[in-house]
Amino acid sequence: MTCARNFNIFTGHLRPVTVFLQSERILMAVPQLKSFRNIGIIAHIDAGKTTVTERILFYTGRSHRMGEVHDGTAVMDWMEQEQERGITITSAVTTCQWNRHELHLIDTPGHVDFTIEVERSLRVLDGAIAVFCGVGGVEPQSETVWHQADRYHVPKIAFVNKLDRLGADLDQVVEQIERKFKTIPLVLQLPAGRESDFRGVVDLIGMRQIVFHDETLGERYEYVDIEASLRDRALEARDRLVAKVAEFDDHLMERYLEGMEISAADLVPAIRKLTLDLKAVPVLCGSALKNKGIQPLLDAIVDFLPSPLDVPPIEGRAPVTHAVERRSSSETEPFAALAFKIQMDQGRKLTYARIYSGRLQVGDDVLNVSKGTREKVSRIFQMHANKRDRLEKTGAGNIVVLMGLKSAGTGDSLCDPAHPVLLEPVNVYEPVISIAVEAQSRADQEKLLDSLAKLSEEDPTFRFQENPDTGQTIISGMGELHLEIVLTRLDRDFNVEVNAGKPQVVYRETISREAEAQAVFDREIGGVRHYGVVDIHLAPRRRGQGNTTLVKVRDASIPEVFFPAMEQGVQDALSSGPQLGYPVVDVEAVIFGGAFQDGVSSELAFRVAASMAFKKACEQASPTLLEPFMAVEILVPEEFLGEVLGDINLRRGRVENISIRKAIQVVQAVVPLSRMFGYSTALRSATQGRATFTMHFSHYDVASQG
Ligand SMILES: Nc1nc2c(ncn2[C@@H]2O[C@H](COP(=O)(O)OP(=O)(O)OP(=O)(O)O)[C@@H](O)[C@H]2O)c(=O)[nH]1
Repeated sequence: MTCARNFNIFTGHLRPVTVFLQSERILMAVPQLKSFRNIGIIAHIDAGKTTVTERILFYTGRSHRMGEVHDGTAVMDWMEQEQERGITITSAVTTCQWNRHELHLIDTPGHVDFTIEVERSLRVLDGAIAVFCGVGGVEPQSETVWHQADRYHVPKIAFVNKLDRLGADLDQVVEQIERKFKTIPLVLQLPAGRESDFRGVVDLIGMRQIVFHDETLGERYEYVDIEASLRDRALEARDRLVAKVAEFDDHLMERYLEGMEISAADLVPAIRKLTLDLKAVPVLCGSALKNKGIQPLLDAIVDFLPSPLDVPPIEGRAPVTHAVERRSSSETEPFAALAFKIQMDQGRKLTYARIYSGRLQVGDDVLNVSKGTREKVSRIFQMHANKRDRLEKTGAGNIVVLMGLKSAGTGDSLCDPAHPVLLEPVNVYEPVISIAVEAQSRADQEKLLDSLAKLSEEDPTFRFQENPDTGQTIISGMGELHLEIVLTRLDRDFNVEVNAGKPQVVYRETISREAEAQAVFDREIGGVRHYGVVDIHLAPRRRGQGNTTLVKVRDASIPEVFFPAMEQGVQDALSSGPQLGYPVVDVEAVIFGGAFQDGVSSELAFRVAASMAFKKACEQASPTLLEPFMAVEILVPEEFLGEVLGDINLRRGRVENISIRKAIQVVQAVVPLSRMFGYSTALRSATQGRATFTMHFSHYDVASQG
């Protein structure tokens, strides 16, 4: 075997460099915490996340056959509907080894209807690979997921994929990353050749070219001298890279200015630091479909993305004292984990959990702090898409699946019962679209409700509710595709046949002016008198600002012990508005007075009085209905532009921008969701199938007429 090895500068591990053969991999090394990488793959739909992940699984030896999205064999897209539709619906978790590092990878969906999957993955991940299409560049959903990652302070590597495609342009994507994300892209590679001539990449850190052997599906690759035609460009690009990195490192800057050699050993730790500090983003490139550029991406995950030891301790609150508690990634700390995903598997509940601290063994009791329940862990699994390996024990830094936790839900904190801590839950999005469904037979009605309950347990953005007036069941979700998938699952996974109505948008309610009201609750319940009076002032807040509730009772007319009950009363009222029972948003509520009587006032009385006062004030504050608006981006050839713009107008949309990307016009518009139902069919027929569009939720605004 002709395999030379060199030293991985950052990790201190040996790594093969000349020709890499699968048989050499060390798969069974016991992982140390510093060698863990909990990484998500995020992107716009169709950028190639699943294709990248499938290559990762193949090259790391996790799967022995390369799966493809287009023929429905991708390991990570294991759901039947994912394989049929060629899209990722649910995030899949898998584990693989690279260079003695253990990678826990989550492949997330790109479609906006499944944003919750991205949100909950980012909540528990330490780093992310953002995949971009070399032609489409930074598309709207790429921006959404990038900002989601920023919100959780997740360091990122950018991978510009599809460089084999006509019109692919690395420089353009890098420029967009810099402009749209206001970050510093550190270009670590140059493409060798472009479009159909794309041959491999030039590694600017090691100043060598990487050639991938097609006959081994890219599994074998070698480092060669940079070809003559690329040498000058590579020297210039490396100089730019070194200058950028040196700006943040005085020692490097000194050496750079003195014209001294800056080696890979100098650059790698400096780039790692900038990445972990969220100051810069390493950019790599390739073509996953053509099997080029994936192994250097794996090296970059190891070199530049954080281990659990590199991220700050997780913060939570002690349940009783509310004191801030910090848990660092160590097995010697008490056990703390976050349940970030629930999956029902043949009636059994699988709880996906990120373990932040401590150890866990099969048979251990854990406290679900969010639910106040104590349950025994009956099994622990390391996941590989929908397959799993049993573990006897696990610990800090790992992402595993637990069985036996019947009460666990998405976002619940799981802890050592002796050391409870409540971690920040997962952000959940409110559904924007709903449809009425009814079981085709009476006998199936109960089964329908039972199945919907299971589906909503798995997916917190899916809700259902029985309408007592019509007897129908209303299901709500994030978009047409989301609900379409739910209907198919009802039929296939749960054997319930339903009739479904037309999609309706989910409205919100708000107020347009200030108002005050007083409510008195004075009633005898079970022989006991309950008395409370609440004065409330409501004021509208700016759109999208959310609600605030404040108790500012002057002259101590109500004792402080009743404040939480009054706040709860306002929360109750906010969940169902006075107009049509939709949630109320963007309202400031201030409880400024009321009355109390010793001996007869109770929490119940104040809770109900606050709720009644809120509703009364709301009715006097010009209540208004809000509807969801979507940000729509349409890519359309010039000759169909007029038609597309006219149609947007008819849909009461507002065109915000028109720009040119290569030969295509890019229209950005804001359109009420209610007018976007069935848009893909309409656009296809109006443009002979030559236009495409994406949309994501933008904001709620006053409902348009007509
Ligand atoms: N030409 C070319 N096509 C690619 C490349 N990578 C992926 N594709 C194709 O692009 C399509 C989308 O790829 P996926 O891997 O499913 O993309 P994704 O980002 O996972 O998509 P979702 O999971 O549905 O969001 C598939 O048809 C792939 O075969 C590439 O490097 N070059």
